[in-house]
Amino acid sequence: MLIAKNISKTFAKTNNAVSDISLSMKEGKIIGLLGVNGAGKTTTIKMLSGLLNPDTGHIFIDDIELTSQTKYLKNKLNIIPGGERNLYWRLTGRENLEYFGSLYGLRGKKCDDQINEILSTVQLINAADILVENYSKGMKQRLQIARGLINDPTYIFLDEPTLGLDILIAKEVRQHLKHLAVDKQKGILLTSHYIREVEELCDYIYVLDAGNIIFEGTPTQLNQQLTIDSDVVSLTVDDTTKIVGFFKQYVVSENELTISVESLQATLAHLSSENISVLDIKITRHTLEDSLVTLFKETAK
Ligand SMILES: Nc1ncnc2c1ncn2[C@@H]1O[C@H](COP(=O)(O)OP(=O)(O)OP(=O)(O)O)[C@@H](O)[C@H]1O
Repeated sequence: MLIAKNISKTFAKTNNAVSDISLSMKEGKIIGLLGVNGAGKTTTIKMLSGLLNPDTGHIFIDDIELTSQTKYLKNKLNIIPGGERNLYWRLTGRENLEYFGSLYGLRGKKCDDQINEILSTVQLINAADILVENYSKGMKQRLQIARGLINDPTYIFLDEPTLGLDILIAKEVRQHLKHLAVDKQKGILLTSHYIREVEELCDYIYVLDAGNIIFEGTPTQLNQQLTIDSDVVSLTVDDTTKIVGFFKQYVVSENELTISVESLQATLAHLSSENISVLDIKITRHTLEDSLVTLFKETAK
């Protein structure tokens, strides 16, 4: 388990980029770190992955303090940047991994075996000996993931893993991340501005605002905690004239009746008793995005 306790970071000329936050990561789970631009997500990732020392607070991995920077800890962590940065385009995928492996002291047969296994995990084994400049965007992002796996880390940090990728490639990358958590038991922390991605992948989320955690919990808990309207049902009926008066509290327009989902059963019973036919039913569910917007608005008050 990775545990950060009361960590803070202040840069010269900025207020606290990260202010006394605590969070944890578990093997096999995907954690989402959300927040608007400048909320402190990247700074947090850099501290958790050992790239930046916190000004205050402590980070422990299996009860060992991260600042001790032992080889054991170095091999427990890796960070995967989004986009195409830090790959060598004039080398093949395999040569890239050999280079990054050498930075962790990997060489010889052990290195070859590890690289073959990782290339199979990210489904690049058949493209291993092609120059990276000839890779598609999705292949480059999968090579980034492979690079992040080279030291067989237990905890992986991803900053915007699907930024700029088309929907098919983004889906492919998400499937790889899920596979790494579920099948390979990696602990993953990702930042993303794509709320649907967070909803699909994350077991638990932390929401940052101006360096503070303003919410932590599951995506479902975020939806439940906020006092936003419940899901909404729109009923298309054959005759609204008979129902005006009965449903003052609901919105009626044209032949459409909009009600909250809790009142669906009572409403259908009433419509049936009035011999009003329901022609169509549409349910609009509140999304995590709605909840986050509400959360940011409430915090700004
Ligand atoms: N190296 C630095 N020097 C000075 N200020 C910095 C540095 N890195 C980050 N900051 C500041 O710290 C705050 C948090 O930045 P950070 O990059 O962590 O936010 P973020 O949530 O990742 O934002 P984004 O979504 O835009 O990437 C911002 O005010 C930023 O300007």
